[in-house]
Amino acid sequence: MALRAHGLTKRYGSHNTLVRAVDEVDLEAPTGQTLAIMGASGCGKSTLLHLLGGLQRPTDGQVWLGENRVDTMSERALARLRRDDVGFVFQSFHLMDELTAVENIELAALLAGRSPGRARKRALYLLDRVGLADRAMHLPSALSGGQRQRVAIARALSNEPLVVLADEPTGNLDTAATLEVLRLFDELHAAGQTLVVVTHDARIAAVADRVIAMRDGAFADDNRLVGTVYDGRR
Ligand SMILES: Nc1ncnc2c1ncn2[C@@H]1O[C@H](COP(=O)(O)OP(=O)(O)OP(=O)(O)O)[C@@H](O)[C@H]1O
Repeated sequence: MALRAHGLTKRYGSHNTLVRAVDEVDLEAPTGQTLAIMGASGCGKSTLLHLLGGLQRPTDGQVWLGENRVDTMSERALARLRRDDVGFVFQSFHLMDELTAVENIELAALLAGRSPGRARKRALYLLDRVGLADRAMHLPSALSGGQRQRVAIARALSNEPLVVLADEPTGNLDTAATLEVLRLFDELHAAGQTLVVVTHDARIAAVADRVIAMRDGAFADDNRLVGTVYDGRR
C-alpha cells in the first residue's frame, strides 16, 4: 500500500465554531493507483491532502505513507518525509520566480543532498520527460501556465516520491494546458506513480482509477469501478 489512513480527522475551532474539516476518513491506496478526490468547496479536500502529505497534523487518526507512520512523526522526520517521499503540486505552481526552470527542479534534489552534477542531470532528464527540454533556462515568468505547471510536476518527481499529491493542479489552466497536464498524469500513471489529485475537473477524474466524492469532511461516494473501466481502455 502506498498510502493508508485510518479514522483520519481534522477539527478546527471548538464548541460553536467547531468545523470537522476531515471526519474519520479511512483510505487505502495501492501503489500505482491514480485517485481523484472531488467535492464542493469547503468539503475538506485540501485538508485531507495536507494530512496525507504531512503538511498538517491530524486531530485524530493515523496516516501511513509506505511503511512510514506520518501522524506521530517528529517535525524533523516530517520535513524529511515531505522532501524525499512526497511530491506536491499546487494550483498556483509555487515556483521560485528568480530561478530558471532547471534550477527550480534541481533545488529539490540539492536539498535532498544530491551532488550539483547529479541534481542538474536529474533536473534536465525530468524537464525532457515533461516535454520542456528547450525551456531549461527560462524563468517562470517566461513560461505559460501549462509550462509552469509541468515544471512544478517535474520538481515534484525530483526525489522519486512514493506519492504525488496534487491540489487543483489544473485550476489555473486553460483547456489546452489542462490537456497537457492530463497527458502527463496519464504517463506517470502508466509508469506506476501513485497519484492523488484533488480536482473539480471531470476530465482528470475521468482518467483516475478511482474517484472519491467528499461531503462535509467524509467520503460520500467511492467509485472503485472507474479504474476497471479505464484500465480496460488503456
Ligand atoms: N485554518 C483553518 N481554520 C479554521 N477552519 C478551517 C481552516 N482551514 C480550513 N478550514 C475549514 O475546513 C473546511 C475544509 O476546508 P478545505 O480547504 O480542506 O476544503 P476544500 O474542499 O479543499 O475547499 P476548496 O475546494 O474551496 O479548496 C472548510 O469549512 C474550511 O472553512
